Amino acid sequence: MPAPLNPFKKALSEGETLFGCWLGLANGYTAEIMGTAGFDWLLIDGEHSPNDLPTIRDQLQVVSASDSHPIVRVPIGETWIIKQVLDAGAQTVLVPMVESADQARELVRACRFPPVGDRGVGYAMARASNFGQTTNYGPTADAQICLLVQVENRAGLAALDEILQVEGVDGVFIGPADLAASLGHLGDMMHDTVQSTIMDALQRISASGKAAGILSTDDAMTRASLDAGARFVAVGLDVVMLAQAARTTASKWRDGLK
Ligand SMILES: O=C(O)C(=O)C[C@H](O)[C@@H](O)CO
Repeated sequence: MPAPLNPFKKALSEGETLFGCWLGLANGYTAEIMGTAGFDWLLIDGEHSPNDLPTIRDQLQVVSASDSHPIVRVPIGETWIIKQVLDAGAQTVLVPMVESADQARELVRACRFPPVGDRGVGYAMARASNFGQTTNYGPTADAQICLLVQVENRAGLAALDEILQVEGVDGVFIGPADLAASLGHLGDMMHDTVQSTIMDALQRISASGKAAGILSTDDAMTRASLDAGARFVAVGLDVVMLAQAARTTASKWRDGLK
């Protein structure tokens, strides 16, 4: 029995555009609710949300049971954490702050078993192999791993062309908030300079044949990103959705009675 097909990786390779949502509430219960929404993918955020490996595992379990594909963003691009989330069953990994082709090549190796990579072999007792039931997991796993790297600062932009040449990187995600900060526009990702830089980067990624990704909650920016070639696009964040809905409802009645 081979490693399970990665439908997200397959869809990207077939040129589909996939819409997703960020999960920052860091628990399985709300992740299960988000799994009913109908997004193509859900991003379990290990970088800017209070997640640890057990909460990431819980969310992988419930999202995997939904029609949405789970993507795990690791807090940093290091072998030890990539190994752990892959063993926990993640097949698509997003790595922040990638700044060079050498770093990208190290990340590819971290996602692959020897001899081509250096991912540790412990899947016999891991969720990734369905606890050993996927008898041929080892030799078939690499092909189903989707590695997405984030370019989100000046250094990454300067190395983008070289990063795009790294075999094993399936997609490049532009982090708009960090990129804005790196360009000197902290908190203002809608600044003209930031927007033009984002769209140029998305076009370059798309032209390379790799999948381009972005996060945007601004409709005009989302449409511009799609026009620039973005094909995995996060269009919402669970934390923001909850906070905005709660504040709106409270204000509607509290302020409405004044
Ligand atoms: O730089 C960015 O923007 C991202 O990488 C996405 C953010 O980290 C996400 O937490 C939304 O703010």
